Formats: sequence, structure tokens, C-alpha cells
Amino acid sequence: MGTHGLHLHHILSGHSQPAEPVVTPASSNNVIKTTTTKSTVSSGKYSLSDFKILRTLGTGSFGRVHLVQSVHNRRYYAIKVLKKAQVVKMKQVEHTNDERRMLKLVEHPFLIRMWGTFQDSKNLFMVMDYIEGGELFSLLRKSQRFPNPVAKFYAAEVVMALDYLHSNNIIYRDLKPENILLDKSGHIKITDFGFAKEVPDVTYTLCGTPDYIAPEVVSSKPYNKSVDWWSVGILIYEMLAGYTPFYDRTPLKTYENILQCHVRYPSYIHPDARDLLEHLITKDLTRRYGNLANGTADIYNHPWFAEVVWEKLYSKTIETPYEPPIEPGVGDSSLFDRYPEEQPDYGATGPDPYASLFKDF
Ligand SMILES: Nc1ncnc2c1ncn2[C@@H]1O[C@H](COP(=O)(O)OP(=O)(O)OP(=O)(O)O)[C@@H](O)[C@H]1O
Repeated sequence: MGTHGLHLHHILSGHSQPAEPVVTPASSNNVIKTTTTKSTVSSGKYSLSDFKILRTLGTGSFGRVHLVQSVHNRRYYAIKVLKKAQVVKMKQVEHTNDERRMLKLVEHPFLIRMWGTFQDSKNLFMVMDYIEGGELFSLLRKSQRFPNPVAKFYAAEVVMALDYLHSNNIIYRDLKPENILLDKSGHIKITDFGFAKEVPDVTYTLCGTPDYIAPEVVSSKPYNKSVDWWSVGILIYEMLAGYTPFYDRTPLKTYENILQCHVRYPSYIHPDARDLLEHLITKDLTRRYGNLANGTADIYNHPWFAEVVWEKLYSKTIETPYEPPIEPGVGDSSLFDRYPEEQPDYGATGPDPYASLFKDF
């Protein structure tokens, strides 16, 4: 695969289509049903013997994500495995339980779907849909940067997903191109809820990837969901420029740049995009879109998104700018980088000192 895969359609160019009204997604679609009657997840439904564990698709701080195949229906899934000892050591018990609880609740076309969880004495397992098209990050690095309409397409899907989470009082907090996967037709799926937090109001914890962290988080001020709108700004910038605006040699320098918040806009960035970015990548919370009196309408109705037909995007009835070159449904994982495989201890039995910490799994 290479940049040749990036062919543009007219969906977002707007020239060939009559203008359609921009509509914020109906809130009825947008609310998580908190009644437990229709849950897709039930603890104890799965066990390791239900799956054949295949290659590693990605690694994180506490474990890895495997491609797996169900021995029953032969379908492919992704299983995230977290080592209990590592989760405890890195003080992520609460985050991990939060991730499980939130993945169980959310239901949105652009958010990863979780089917169930289980555990052995050493590990936690989360069964998710396998998203075959690889990371947006890989596509971006191969493409160097995205043409304006391509960046707009991915940004619009991200905006809808974050708006849905926010309307359910969830701040995502870890937006970056590595956590945005592409499905077989090229729509996004956001994965990795390890840092998402359910917050009625404001929260203080520092977490996330340096390049995408909002200044109020860096300086340990209380913050709210507008940190995600900041990260959307960084994401759009990175998609258009090919690099993040505050990149530097060390995380510390990046933090300093974030606090200074001086952004250089290359001349090839479209004026509408620049205007939106200036209202997202701003320290001034009284100017940051998503955080003002109009809420997300300032983003949905921004001129840069003028051609986006939001309901069509939501129903995935528009063409995507890039179709991943894979054969769907057969466990093709050619778009994922290779990782060294470990001898796994999955299925470990014996004493479990952490049993009381992960009762929900
Ligand atoms: N459902 C999925 N389908 C395909 N690949 C996936 C899926 N979920 C995760 N991955 C791959 O595994 C990688 C790591 O997943 P994830 O970010 O959830 O792990 P993590 O341990 O929480 O990582 P981090 O340390 O970045 O928080 C992702 O970047 C992606 O490449």
C-alpha cells in the first residue's frame, strides 16, 4: 500500500453536490442506554478455550492486542490482554475497570465494540471486533500528509464519536492517530479507552500522549471535555501538516511548547482549516470551540466542514477517501506492523493476589 491508495471522491468536495443542511446528529441516537437489559457483554460468557490466539496486532504499556479466531463461528476478533501485575504496578486498576465499563456501554458507528471480557490468574482479556484496515497513523505516515478533503473526512468522523462520548459524560483524553483504526471500508473506529473517564464536571489527572495534551492538563489545572477538542485540533493539524504543532526532541520541550502555544501554520493549510484550528488549538478556554455557548454546533457548523453531510456520515452511506487493500473477513492483518511475539502465559492458573481488584472482568 502507498499513497496511490488515496484516491479522492467528490463526497467532501461539495462542488458536484447540492448543498445539504448540516445537522447535528439526533440526540436520540446519541445517548447510551444505561439499562442493563440489552447489554452485549456478560462476564463469564467467554473463556480462552473459545479462541485461537494468533499474531500480535499492537502493543501497549500493560499488554498487547492479538488477532484471534473464534473456534465456534470461525470469525476473527481482537483480544486485548493486560497483565494484572503490570496494571497494578502502574496504578491503572481504576482506568482498566473504567475502560471495561465504558466499552460495555458505548454503541456508536465510530467507536470500537466490545463483546465481552474474561480473566485468568495473571491476565485480563477484552474481546473486541477486529478492525482490519490498520491504524490511521500508518496511513498518515505512508502518505506523509493528507489532502484537505481527506483530513476533513477523518476529522468529521472523529468529531461525531467524541460528541457522542461527551453527551454521555465521557471524556476520551487519549486521542491520537494510533488509536484511530480504519475498518474494511475505510471508516474510522476509535479504540483504547484506557484513559477515558466518566466525569460529570472537571477532573485533574495527568495522562495522555505528550504531543496531544492540552495546556490546562499540562499545568494541572482542572479540565473538562474541551481537552478532547484541543486534541482534535492537534489531530487535524497533524493530518494536514504531517507533524504535530508542538513536536520537540523531548517530552519536556513539547510540554513547554504546548504551554507557549505558538502555532506555525504552513501556507498550504486551507484558510478555513486554519480558522478552525485557531479555535481548537487555543489556550483560552473562552475561545475554544466545543466549549462555548453553542457547544459542538460551533464545530459542526464551521465553514471547513460545510460540505459534510453529517447524517450520511453517521450512517456510513458515503464513500470513504481510502479503502484498505485487504480481503475482509479472512483474518488478513497485512496492514498492521509486526511485533516480536512473546511466549504467552495465557490461561495461567494458581494463586491470584489481585483477584479482588478486577471482579468485573
Ligand atoms: N479492535 C482492534 N482491531 C485491530 N487492532 C487493534 C484493535 N484494538 C487495538 N488494536 C491495535 O493494538 C494497538 C494497541 O491497542 P491499545 O491502544 O488499545 O492498547 P494499549 O495497551 O491501551 O496501548 P496504549 O499504551 O497506547 O494505551 C492499537 O494501536 C492497534 O494497532
